[in-house]
Amino acid sequence: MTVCIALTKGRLEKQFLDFFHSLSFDIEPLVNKGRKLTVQSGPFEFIFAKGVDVATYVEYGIADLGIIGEDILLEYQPDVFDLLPLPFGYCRFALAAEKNQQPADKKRRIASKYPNITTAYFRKKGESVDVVKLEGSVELAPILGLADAIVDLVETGTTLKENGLVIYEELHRISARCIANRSALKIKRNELMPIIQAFQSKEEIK
Ligand SMILES: Nc1ncnc2c1ncn2[C@@H]1O[C@H](COP(=O)(O)OP(=O)(O)OP(=O)(O)O)[C@@H](O)[C@H]1O
Ligand SMILES: O=P(O)(O)OC[C@H]1O[C@H](OP(=O)(O)OP(=O)(O)O)[C@H](O)[C@@H]1O
Repeated sequence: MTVCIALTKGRLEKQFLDFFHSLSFDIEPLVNKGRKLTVQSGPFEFIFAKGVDVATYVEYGIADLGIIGEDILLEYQPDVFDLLPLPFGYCRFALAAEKNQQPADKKRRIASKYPNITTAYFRKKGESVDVVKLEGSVELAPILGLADAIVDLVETGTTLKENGLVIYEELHRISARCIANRSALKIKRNELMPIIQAFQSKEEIK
């Protein structure tokens, strides 16, 4: 039986291929896939999608396994089995704003690609804020006066620094994760277990 693995396109794709290669799996068909969105490689079928869609393909059982950022799981809470952390895709959520921000005398407006994570974070702190959803370049929001602060992913800190923003608080540290369709874990157990065990053999979180 073929095992279908959904991969998040973009930054996680390259890191997954290096990881998969380090486990001695053949990645040649994946490296040379051109613009194809599905690739057959030995017993695997790979599909390439945006992170949130990886969760959807796994939830609906089109893909058996998915490689996805933990940010997507926290934000969208898809109905999938969260199997294990993977040793790449390391970054962290942070609350950031312009340097020397004065304490707010009115309700703050916070911009983020992750409105649910942002809302939950401020609820826990007991601060009532307005959350504005953006799709990217979130660092623009405080610079242009759309928001007082942002909740976003930070890896090297370069984007914040080059846009004059600083971290006020760190939220979660995250990594890539391997998720599975709940039924596939039972029905395709024999096919999935060796892959999961191979992934686990390299599992280490920074
Ligand atoms: N700066 C970063 N450093 C490390 N990992 C990151 C960073 N930004 C995002 N990630 C992780 O990589 C995953 C994919 O991010 P990526 O930016 O490639 O796709 P995206 O968020 O869908 O953006 P785009 O719309 O540009 O495709 C995210 O879900 C997150 O887990
Ligand atoms: O700390 P750094 O290493 O600078 O990385 C952080 C940046 O990377 C991500 O953006 P991405 O590149 O995905 O672009 P986007 O703003 O369009 O989402 C994230 O949203 C930050 O903007």
